[in-house]
Amino acid sequence: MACTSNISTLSKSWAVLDVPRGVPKANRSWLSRQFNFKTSRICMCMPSQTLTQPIATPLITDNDSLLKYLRQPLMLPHEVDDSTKRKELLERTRRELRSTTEPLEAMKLIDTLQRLGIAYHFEDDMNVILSSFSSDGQSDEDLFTAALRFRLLRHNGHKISPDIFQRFKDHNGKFKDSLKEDTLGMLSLYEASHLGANGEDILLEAMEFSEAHLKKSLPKLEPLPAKQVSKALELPRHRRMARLEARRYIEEYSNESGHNPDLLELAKLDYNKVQSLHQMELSEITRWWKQLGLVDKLTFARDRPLECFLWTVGILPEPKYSSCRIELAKTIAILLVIDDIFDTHGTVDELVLFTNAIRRWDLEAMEELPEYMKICYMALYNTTNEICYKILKEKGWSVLPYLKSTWIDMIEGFMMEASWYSNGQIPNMEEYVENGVTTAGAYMALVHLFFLIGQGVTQDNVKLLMKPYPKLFSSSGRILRLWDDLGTAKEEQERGDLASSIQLFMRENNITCDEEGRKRILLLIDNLWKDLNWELVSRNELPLSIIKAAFNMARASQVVYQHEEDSYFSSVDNYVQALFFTPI
Ligand SMILES: CC(C)=CCC/C(C)=C/COP(=O)(O)OP(=O)(O)O
Ligand SMILES: [Mg+2]
Repeated sequence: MACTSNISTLSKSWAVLDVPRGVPKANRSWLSRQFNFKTSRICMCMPSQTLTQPIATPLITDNDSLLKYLRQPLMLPHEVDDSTKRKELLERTRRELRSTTEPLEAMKLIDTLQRLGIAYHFEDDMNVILSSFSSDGQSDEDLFTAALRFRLLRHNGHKISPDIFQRFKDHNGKFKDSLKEDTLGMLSLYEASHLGANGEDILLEAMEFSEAHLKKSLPKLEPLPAKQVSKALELPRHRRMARLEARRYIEEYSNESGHNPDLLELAKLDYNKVQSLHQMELSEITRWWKQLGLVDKLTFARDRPLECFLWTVGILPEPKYSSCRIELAKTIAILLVIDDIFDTHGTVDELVLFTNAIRRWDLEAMEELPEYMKICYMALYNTTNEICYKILKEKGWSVLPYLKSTWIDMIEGFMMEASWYSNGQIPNMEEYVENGVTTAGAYMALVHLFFLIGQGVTQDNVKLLMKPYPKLFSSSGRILRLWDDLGTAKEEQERGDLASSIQLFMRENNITCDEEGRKRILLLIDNLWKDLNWELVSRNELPLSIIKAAFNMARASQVVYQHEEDSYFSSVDNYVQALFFTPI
C-alpha cells in the first residue's frame, strides 16, 4: 500500500494521520501517543513526492518506521551530486564578499547571507568586514544604513552604541517626522530597535516610533514592502529561529526582483545538504532512544525524539554542532521522562526517594527506588557519564561535577513543584518562575552546551556554571518558562497541575481577564529580551558561542509554543516537515 499520508491538526492537542484504509489500529495508537502532547504537537508526514519510489507500508507509525525512512536514499533526481556546483558557488560568493568595498552593499550582502542560512560559511570574512565598520556614526548615513549597521554589528557581537540614532531626532528630541516617508528606513529602524538593551531608551523610542508608523502605513504600501512590513510586525528578525527563517526567506528571496541567482541556488543546495545532515542526526538519536528503551518500560512517559531534536536545531543551527545537537537531544529526552514522573506518575514518597538518590549520584542509591524509577535513574546516570566521557576524551576536561549539579538542581526544582502541589501551597510569581527556569531544563541545557561546544572555556568562566547561574542563562530560561506556560497552561491546569506563571501573575496583579494576563506576560517576555540584549552589550566572561545558544533557546521557545500565530508555517507539524523532511 503506497503511503500518501496527510496530517491534519484537528484541535489543540490532537492531530490525526489521514492514512489509507487498512492501516492497523496499533499504528494509530502510536500516533496518538506521539501527538497527544502535553505541551505541543509534532508529527511527521512523509510527503510521497520526496521519495523516488512508492513505499509499501505507511511510513511513520513508530520509531522503527522513522529509522527505516531515515535510512532510505532521500535524494530527488535533480539533487544528485551537488558538491561541485556548491563549492563553485561558495567560492564565487566568497569572492563577491571580499570584493564588495562599498559599505552599504557589503552590509546588505552579509544580511542576505545570514537570512538565507548560509552565513556560517563566511564567518571569518564577515567578521573582518564588520570589524572595519567603525562603531561611531557616519554623518552622511541614511536611516536604513545606520539601522542596518547597528543591527549587524550588535547581532554579531561587535560593539556599537545606539547614540548613532541621535542624528535622526529633531530639536525637540523626537524622531524626525520626515523619516516617515522612508518605509525601508523605518523597517530597518524597527528591526534594529529589537536589539536594544535595558537603559537604551533611544531604542525603545525608536521601536514605538517605527512600529506605530509601520502599522499605519501598511494599508497604503505596495504588495512587496507590505509583505515585508507585516512579517516584521508579526515577529522581528531578531526573534526568529535561524533554520526556519532560512526556509521561509529562500522562497521570499526568489520572488525579489533584484535577487542574486547564485546566492539563491547556493542557499537551496545548502539547505538540502544541511537537511540531510539533520536526518542523519535524527536517525542516530532515534536509534539511541529505541535502544535505551526507557518508554517501553515507562509507558506513561513522552516518547518524542523528534520534539527534542527540534529544540536542538533551534538552539544550535550551525552544521558544525552536529554532535552537540545529538548529545543535547538525549538530555532533553530524559528530562521529559523525569518531568512526566514528577508531574503525572510518581507518588510524593517515591519522588522524595528519587530526589535523594539523585543527590547521592551513585548506582547503589538506585537500589532504594521502585522498579520503574530504577531504569530512569540509570538512563540518566549512564547518559550523563557518557557525555562526560566524551568531553574528557575530546577536550581533557572532567566535567561531571557541573553536569551532575545541574541535574540535581533540576530534580530539586521538580520536587519543589511537587511539594507546592501536594501541600496546596501557592508560590509567588518570582519564586515560581525562578524555579521554573530550572525545571524547564534551561540551566541543564546551557551548562551541557557550554562544555559540549567547548569554545572559550577558561578557569574563570567555568566557575560561573554552578548556582547562582549567569544572568544570561536565567533571562533566556525565563523566556522559555513563560512561553512554556503560555503554550501549555490550559492543558496543565485541566490536568490539575500547579498554577502557572500566568495565573500567578494575574493573581498578584488583580487581573481577571485571561487575555489581559497573557498580554502582560508577553510584555514581560519583551523586557526579558532587553535583559538578554544587554549580554551582547556587556559581553561578560562568557563566550559568544554560548551567548548565541542562549539567544537561540529563547527563539526556539517561541517557535515550539506559539506556532498557531505563525502565518507562514502555522503549526509545529509544518515546522518539522519543512526542517527535516521536505527538501527545497
Ligand atoms: C531546551 C530545553 C531544555 C527544552 C525542554 C522543554 C521543556 C520545558 C519541556 C517540558 O515541558 P512541559 O511543559 O511538560 O514542562 P513543565 O511541566 O515543566 O511545564
Ligand atoms: Mg508546561
